[in-house]
This record gives sequence, structure tokens and C-alpha cells, in this order.
Amino acid sequence: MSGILTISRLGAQGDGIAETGQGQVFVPFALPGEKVNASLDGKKADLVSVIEPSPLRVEPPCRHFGDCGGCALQHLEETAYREWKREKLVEALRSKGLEAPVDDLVPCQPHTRRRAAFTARTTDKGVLLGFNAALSHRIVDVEECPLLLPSIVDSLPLLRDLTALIARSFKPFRLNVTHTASGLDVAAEGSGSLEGKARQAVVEFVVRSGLARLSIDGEIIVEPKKPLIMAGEVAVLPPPGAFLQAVAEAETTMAGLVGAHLAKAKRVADLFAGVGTFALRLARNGEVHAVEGDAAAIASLDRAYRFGEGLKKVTVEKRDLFVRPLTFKELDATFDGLVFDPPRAGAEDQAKQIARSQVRFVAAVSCNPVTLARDLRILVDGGYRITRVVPVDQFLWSPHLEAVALLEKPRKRR
Ligand SMILES: C[S@@+](CC[C@H](N)C(=O)[O-])C[C@H]1O[C@@H](n2cnc3c(N)ncnc32)[C@H](O)[C@@H]1O
Repeated sequence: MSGILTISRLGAQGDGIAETGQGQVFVPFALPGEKVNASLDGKKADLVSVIEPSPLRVEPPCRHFGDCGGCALQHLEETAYREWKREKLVEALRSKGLEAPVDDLVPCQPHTRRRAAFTARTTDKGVLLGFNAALSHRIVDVEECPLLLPSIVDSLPLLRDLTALIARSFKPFRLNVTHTASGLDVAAEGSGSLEGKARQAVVEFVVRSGLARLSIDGEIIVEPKKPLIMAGEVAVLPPPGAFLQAVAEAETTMAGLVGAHLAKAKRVADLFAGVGTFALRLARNGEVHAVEGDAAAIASLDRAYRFGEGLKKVTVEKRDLFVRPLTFKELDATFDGLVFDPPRAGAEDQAKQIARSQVRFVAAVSCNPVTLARDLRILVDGGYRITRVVPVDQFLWSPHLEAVALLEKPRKRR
């Protein structure tokens, strides 16, 4: 069934929302104020044509937009896009009764993302390498991507050849590609086990091609060059497939905000520390205790600290912070500053412990405004005051948003 709809606003995922007699209908790639022709299937609709376009509609920069599931909003004018993204954070905070001061969005430039999680697959007709179509397992084979650093896009033909060499079946698998100072670091997951001559051929290919490293399911197959990344001035050798902030400039912004807020703290806890994005920068100023659940990541942080120069003491602890958050007693015994940067699920139990602590300066970094708002509510109920919240765009044209919230707990009167 198809129908004519008028779009009233943008939803949280970037879809246009039309109010109808049957309730809300979500129309991907439609903008507020537009009259559109859409084919309807319950609450979901497909855009057939735009009858009256919004003045905010612009030409998408990528030929794959609309098919590739990576981007939702390339067709919206830049200022309106930024305001929509910032509003997602404001709305999440408001829904928890938090009227915190929220900065303008720190924008993200095209061609800056240093990591790509491609889906790859060999077929009878050749290799598919790209991103999944929205809500689908179909691979959109990409020729370009205006999000990614040119070093990754320029390597697409090479990565296709690599896919053909490592794939052990026609099953799709993940190809994580990271730009590093020494070349691309490629981590395949699920491509199958490489043995004998096939493995030797892959090793020779990687050496010839100038890639820094290839690993498959966590095993390093060949590492012609150490794929180093910088945490401020400290070089880090991340384990295969480790978490890294997607855009180096966004990471620098976030680390700058966290560092400035914790500048007066002499003993800082970095919770969900990863390979040391914050810890290794904060250690220029004060002692840091870094806590992380992934053994390989924390080992990499430790190694970077030992080879790093000009750093105050950094201690590391492998710990599952969902199961065993640092208690308020542990926090009070040692720290006057803290940063926590959990996965999308947030850090509810850890936030409850921080809320009970007297740690003066706290920075919360998050890639999910909803769980961030929940955790901030806990901290505010525990006596913290939010001094600033900064939305940082790291996932251009997508609904995903990074944010840094800065909090302080007034000293107790004696
Ligand atoms: C969003 S990343 C942040 C990493 C680091 N702060 C950075 O900026 O690169 C979240 C980190 O939390 C870690 N993590 C996930 N679940 C955890 C848990 N239950 N306990 C401790 N760490 C966990 C992940 O391994 C990952 O390194």
C-alpha cells in the first residue's frame, strides 16, 4: 500500500516521522516539513518520492547513500543536522530531569574516520566488500566512503584481493581495518582457519602490499610493521581488533576536555580504560590507575606506559567493572579524580559507587546518550553537580553520538 504523508519531525534514528490516524509512521530519508509518497507497511514506510522537498534537503555526498546502512542523514543541511544531533543529548538528559548546560556539537569532518568494520564475502562472481544495507545482511559493495580516511578508501582494491585470499568459504565475515602510523592494521573475524600453502600465500601478499599487520580471530598471522597509534605523545601497540576511538580528532577533543577537568587531580582512576586513550595522557599530570576488562588491551596500555617518557606512575588492573565495580571505599581511599568511558550499556553499578564517593572531579565519556543520562542522574542524586556536557560528533551522518560530561562534588563541610 502506498500513501502521501507529511513529515512532522526527525526521529532518534534519523527517520522522518509522520503522524497519521493509525499512529506514527517512520519514513527513512524523509525530512520535517516534506510531503512524500511512501509505500506503507505498518509503522515502517519506504520513501517512493518526495513531492514537496524541504529547503533543508541537500545532495548526499556519497553515491551509496540510501542503500548502504552506514549513514542515515547525508541529505540534511549541516546546521540542521548538528542541531538534531545535539538535541538527542539534550532530550536524553531532559528525560531524566537533568537541565545541564550542553555545548554546541563539536563537528566531525568527512574523510577522518580511522577505523572501518567492513563485511566481506567471496561469491561465484567475485568479492563483496562493504557495509550491510540497513536492517539487512545484504552487503553493499562500496566504491567510495566519504567518512573514511583516504588511506582506507584507496586500499579497497587491495582489501578485496586480501578477502579473496583469506576467505575459506562463501560465508560473510568481518574485516576490521584501522589506519595506523605504520600502515593499515587488518583484523579479520570469521574468515576461517588458514593453514599450509594458503597461509604462506597470505603472508607473502601482506608483506608485498605494505599492510602493517594481519590477524585472524585474534591470532597475528603476519606483522611486517608494528601498527602503532598515539595516545597523546605515547606510542601504543594495540592488540588485534582492540577498541579505538573512531576519529583521532574527536579523541583529541575528548581527551582535552577530560584532561582540563581533571587537571587539579593528583591521583586519577581511569575506568574502562581500553589501551590507555585517557590514562596515558592524564599520566603527564598525575598518577593514574587504569582499570579495564580486556586483558590484551590492559597489557598493551601497561607496555606503552613502560616505554613512554615523562609520565607519572600508571598502575593497571584487569577487572570486570560490571561484576565488580570499584567501591566508594576504594575510590575514597585513593582518588581525587576519575574518568569513566563504558561501552554502550553504560556503567550503572559503577555510577552508584561513584555517587557514594567523595571523589571531587569526575568525567563521564559515553557513546550512548540514553545510558549516559541514566548514569548522570545517579551521580547527581549522589551530590554531584554537572558543570558542562559536550556532544562530540564522531559518527558523522549516523544517529550515534559521543559525549563528555564533567562533574564536580562540592567538598563536605566539616
Ligand atoms: C568505549 S570503550 C573505551 C576505551 C577507552 N577509554 C578509549 O577511549 O579508548 C569501553 C571499554 O570498556 C571495556 N569493557 C567492556 N566491558 C567491560 C567490563 N565489564 N569491565 C571492564 N571493562 C569493560 C572494553 O574492553 C573497552 O575497552
